[in-house]
Amino acid sequence: MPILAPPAVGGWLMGSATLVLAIIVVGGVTRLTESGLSITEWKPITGVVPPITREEWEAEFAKYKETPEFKLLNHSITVEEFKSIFFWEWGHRVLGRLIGVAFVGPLAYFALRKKIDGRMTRRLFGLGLLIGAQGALGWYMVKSGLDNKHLEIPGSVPRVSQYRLAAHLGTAFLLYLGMFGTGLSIIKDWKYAKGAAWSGSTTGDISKILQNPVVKRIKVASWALMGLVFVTAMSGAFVAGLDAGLLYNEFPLMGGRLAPPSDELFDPAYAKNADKSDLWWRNIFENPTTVQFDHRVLAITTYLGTTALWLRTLNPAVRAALPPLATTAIRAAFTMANIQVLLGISTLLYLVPIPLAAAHQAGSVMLLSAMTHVLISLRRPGGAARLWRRFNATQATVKKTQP
Ligand code: HEM
Repeated sequence: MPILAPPAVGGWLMGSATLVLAIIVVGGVTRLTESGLSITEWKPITGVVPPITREEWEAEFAKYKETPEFKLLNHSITVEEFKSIFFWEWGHRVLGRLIGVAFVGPLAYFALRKKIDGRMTRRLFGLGLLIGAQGALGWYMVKSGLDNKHLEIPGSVPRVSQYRLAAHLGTAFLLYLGMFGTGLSIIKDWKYAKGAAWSGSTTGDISKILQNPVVKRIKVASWALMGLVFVTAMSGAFVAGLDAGLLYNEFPLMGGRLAPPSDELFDPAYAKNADKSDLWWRNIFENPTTVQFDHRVLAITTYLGTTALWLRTLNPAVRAALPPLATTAIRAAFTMANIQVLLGISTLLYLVPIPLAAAHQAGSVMLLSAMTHVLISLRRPGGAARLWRRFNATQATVKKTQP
C-alpha cells in the first residue's frame, strides 16, 4: 500500500505556514518602521546573538553610521533609538532561522521514519531549499539599500530596490502557499481515507462531481483568480517599495480624476534609454504614480473577479453542482476580498499608518489562503488516500461479514 502522510505532517506544515505568516508581518513592520537597514552584515550563525554590552552596541552603531541611511536620513539618531530599529531587523532574521530549523528537523524525521513518500519528500525538500534561498534573497535586498551609490545620486532615497523587495515578498508568499496548501491537502486526504466526505459531498462520486462542466469552469476561474490575487499582491510590493502609498491619498479618484494624466503615468523622466524605448516598463515599475494606479486597477479587477465568482454560487444550478465546501470557501474568499480592499483604501487614506499597512499585508496572505482553500475544495483526493479509503472500506466489510 502507498504511504499516506499522517495528520501530524499536515499539522507541522500548517504550523510552519503560520510562522511564515508571522515573519511576513514582522518583515512588513520592519520596513514600515524603517528598521530594515540597521544591520549591515549577514552572519547566518553568529548573527543570532545581538550586541549585549555598551561597547558592543557602540561598535554596532558605528557600522550603521557608515550607511547611506544614517548619513542621509538618520544622522541625529541616538544609540537608544538605534536599538529599537535594530531589534525589528534582528527579530526578522532570528525568526527566519527559527523557520529553517523548525522545518528541516521534522522533515528529516518524517522522511527517515517513512511517514512521507518520495514525491512528498522531494516537494518538501524543495520548500526547505526555498527557505534558504529566501534568506540569501533577503540579504541581496538589504545590500541594495546599503549601497553607497545613494550618496552620489542627488535626491536618492536610501531604501532597498523595489524589484528585490517584490522578489523577497513573492518568494515568502510562495513558501507560505506551498506549506499551507500541502498541509491542508494532507489533512483532507487523511480524513477522506478514513471515510469522511470529500469537500462536504456526501452523495455521489467525487470524480464525477468534479467532471461536471459547471464545476470545471468554476475551477478554471478560481485558478485565474488565484493568479490575479498574486499579481495584485506583487504590485502592492512595488507600492510599498517606492512609498507610493504616500501619494494620491484619496479613493476612488486620483487628483480629482479616475486616472492621472497620461504624461504623468508615462513620464519621460523615468526612461533611461536615449530613444525612450524603456518608457513603458520603467514607468510601470519605477514611477510611484503609475505603480499606485496599477495596484488600484489590479485590486479592483481582483475584487470584481471574487464578486463574480461568489455571485455564480448564488445560482441554484451552480450551487447544486459544486461540492458544499467549495461554495463555503468561495464565500470566505469574497468576504476576505472585501476586508482586504477596505484595508487597502484605509491604508491609503490615512497615509500608511503602521497597524493598517501591516494588517493590509497580512490580509493579502489571508486572501491567498482563502483562494488556496477554494482550489483544494475543488481538487480530487490524492491517489494514496483513494486507495486507503477503498482498503479501509473492504476491511470494514470483511469485519462485518465475519461471524
Ligand atoms: C485584492 C486586493 C489587494 C491586495 C491583494 C493587495 C495587496 C497588497 C500587498 C501585498 C502590499 C504590499 C504590502 C507590504 O509589502 O508592506 C500592498 C500595499 C499597498 N496597498 Fe494593496 N492590495 C489590495 C488592494 C488595495 C486597494 C484597493 C488599495 C487602495 C487603493 C491598496 C493600497 C495599498 C497601499 C497604499 C499599499 C502600500 C502600503 C505600504 O507602504 O506598506 N491596496 N497591497
